[in-house]
Amino acid sequence: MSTTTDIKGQPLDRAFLDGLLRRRLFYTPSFEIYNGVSGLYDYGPPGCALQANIIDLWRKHFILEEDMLEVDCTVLTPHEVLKTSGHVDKFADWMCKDPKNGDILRADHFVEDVLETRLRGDKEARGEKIEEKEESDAKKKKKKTKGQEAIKLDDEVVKEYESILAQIDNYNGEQLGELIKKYDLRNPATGVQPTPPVAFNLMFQTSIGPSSNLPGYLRPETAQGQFLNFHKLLEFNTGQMPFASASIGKSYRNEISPRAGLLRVREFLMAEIEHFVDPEGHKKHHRFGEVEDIELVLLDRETQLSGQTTLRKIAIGKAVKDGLVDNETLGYFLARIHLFLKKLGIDQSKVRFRQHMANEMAHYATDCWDAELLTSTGWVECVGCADRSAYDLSVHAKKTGAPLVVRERLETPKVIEELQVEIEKKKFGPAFKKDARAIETALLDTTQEQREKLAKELEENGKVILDVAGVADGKAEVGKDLLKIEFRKRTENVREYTPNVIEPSFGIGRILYSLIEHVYWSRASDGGDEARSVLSFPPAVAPTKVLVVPLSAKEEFRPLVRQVLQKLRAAGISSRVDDSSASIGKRYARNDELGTPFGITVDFQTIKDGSVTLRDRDSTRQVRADMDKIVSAIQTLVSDSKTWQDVESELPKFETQELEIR
Ligand SMILES: Nc1ncnc2c1ncn2[C@@H]1O[C@H](COP(=O)(O)OP(=O)(O)OP(=O)(O)O)[C@@H](O)[C@H]1O
Repeated sequence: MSTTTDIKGQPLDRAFLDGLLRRRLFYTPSFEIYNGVSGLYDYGPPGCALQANIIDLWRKHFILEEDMLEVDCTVLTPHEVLKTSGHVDKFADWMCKDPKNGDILRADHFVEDVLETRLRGDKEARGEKIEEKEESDAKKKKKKTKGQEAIKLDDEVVKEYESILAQIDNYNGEQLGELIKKYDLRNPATGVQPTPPVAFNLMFQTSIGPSSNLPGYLRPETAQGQFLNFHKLLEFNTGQMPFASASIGKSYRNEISPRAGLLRVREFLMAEIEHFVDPEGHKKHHRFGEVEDIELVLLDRETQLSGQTTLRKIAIGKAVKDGLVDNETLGYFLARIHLFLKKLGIDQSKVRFRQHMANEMAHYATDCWDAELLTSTGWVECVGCADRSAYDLSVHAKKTGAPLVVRERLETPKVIEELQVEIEKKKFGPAFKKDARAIETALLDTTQEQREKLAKELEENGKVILDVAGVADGKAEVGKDLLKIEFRKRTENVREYTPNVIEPSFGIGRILYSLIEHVYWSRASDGGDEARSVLSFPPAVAPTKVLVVPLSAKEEFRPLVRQVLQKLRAAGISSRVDDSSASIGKRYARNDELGTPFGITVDFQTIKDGSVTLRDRDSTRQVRADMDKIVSAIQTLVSDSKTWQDVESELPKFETQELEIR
């Protein structure tokens, strides 16, 4: 008989939850006895098991379901690769410095924090209710800006602030600097305005090998390894398109100000998919029909730019049809991400897909939607889903000459009439000597549009002048005697194209932490005892599936406990024994905190007839049956083929007088 009450819907006490997670060793700051390093965490046994189960589900949901090609590429990446991909020049956040105390601030977070503090002060001054989240944020970050507590703002200013906050990710460094000046934003710690933002590259630099002449980086994403192996993967896939590769591995980012525990760290596990698709034919997806009716909660670019955060629920089929989501493949993956998060136990009322604004998009992306999860720190991007177009494959192919393309034999050869460049080879070399190669390449690299202009120039002036990198003055003059640009016909038997890439990219640590917040609640006893925490992970995801508790420490219980454990092991179900002297209620409560969904009790009845009880974590209800029946019931619960209600209707209920909480 349960004597407990659920206390759900209470505001989450983040500090308390964080304490619990550290105490129960889900995760702990790395190098803590050396005072730790911010942004680095170690996972303990329940954290590792939870992470492994999330990854296992991810593998089944994506890699197995979609026949993806998994690769495991190196973390160490040579400079040249990341220079070509654009990361060396562009993978940066905006950073500013407090000239008084040397505080380093991430510019967008700084602007956001100060404006939010002012808005809160305004609400206080107007006597409006402060959201619990806002209040706990304020306490946590001690964000009261000097001299700005509870000051009423003009209505117009409130609107401006709200509009800035709605599109905070859209500002570049210069614009953030302007906002800091315009609104006189000051570091709450010193009351001083920070310096203008400068770009800070987030990659950890290193050198590979003893001679230090091969500079490199710890990869900031797993994607590049997948792109560089594209051609081999295409061959492995017998040339068939479309296909996807996938990779699970650590990535590293030297975050300016790591914060919020696992949500912004410097080393984290990523699971990334690169889906290679033919850009012709609107990036259709052959399984789109299976997901088109799935409704997603969307926050599109236009809404954010208008300063709003209104969400709308819309079927993905309609979102693609209306052009809100660019193409079927992108839409397909948004729906699959949604289904994955649902399976994981993410609270469906706390998920939204937010479209990136133009400035916010990574240098390689043409459209991007983030799956964001609502946590006690606000909405957090947990999965990015970007259309990277042909960017990465094109730049690597151009740099290395590797054929990162698809060649498809055409059933009917195509006759193409186009402007072709013909060079008078015999004269061209002697005329330009060492520059000949560069000038020829520049001419051959021209598009049809450029050739049209050049042909006209050649006709009118008897020569063309074109930009060529690396030659004197950066310009070359080529006369009519050396060059012809004319319409010619050619027959194409093979179509060659660079695939576009749709990339869903999952941060496993962020998902893991958000999930914990979503499944966390507490249970109070009727006697008014201290509330007990529960983590209601779905059985498939829970770190340990079963707690085995012998009711007594008597010798005769031991073989029975061993028998239960052996049966659970044989069924592939993870379990732990708690044979401590604590009351049975306490032992269950300790494991509710770890999210263990089921408990088996070996009691005096077991000695008589071999039956055991099975307890459900969330309802605390119990059934009783022989060991084999209980173990197979657990199997069906863990594989999600049955619910607790099904099990209760099939097996005899067990009413216990034992108090759950004592
Ligand atoms: N510092 C980090 N700590 C933990 N997870 C991260 C971090 N940076 C990125 N991720 C995870 O990797 C995923 C893909 O990375 P992506 O480059 O899209 O992130 P991002 O846009 O740089 O994130 P943010 O804007 O929050 O810095 C994110 O959705 C997130 O789950």
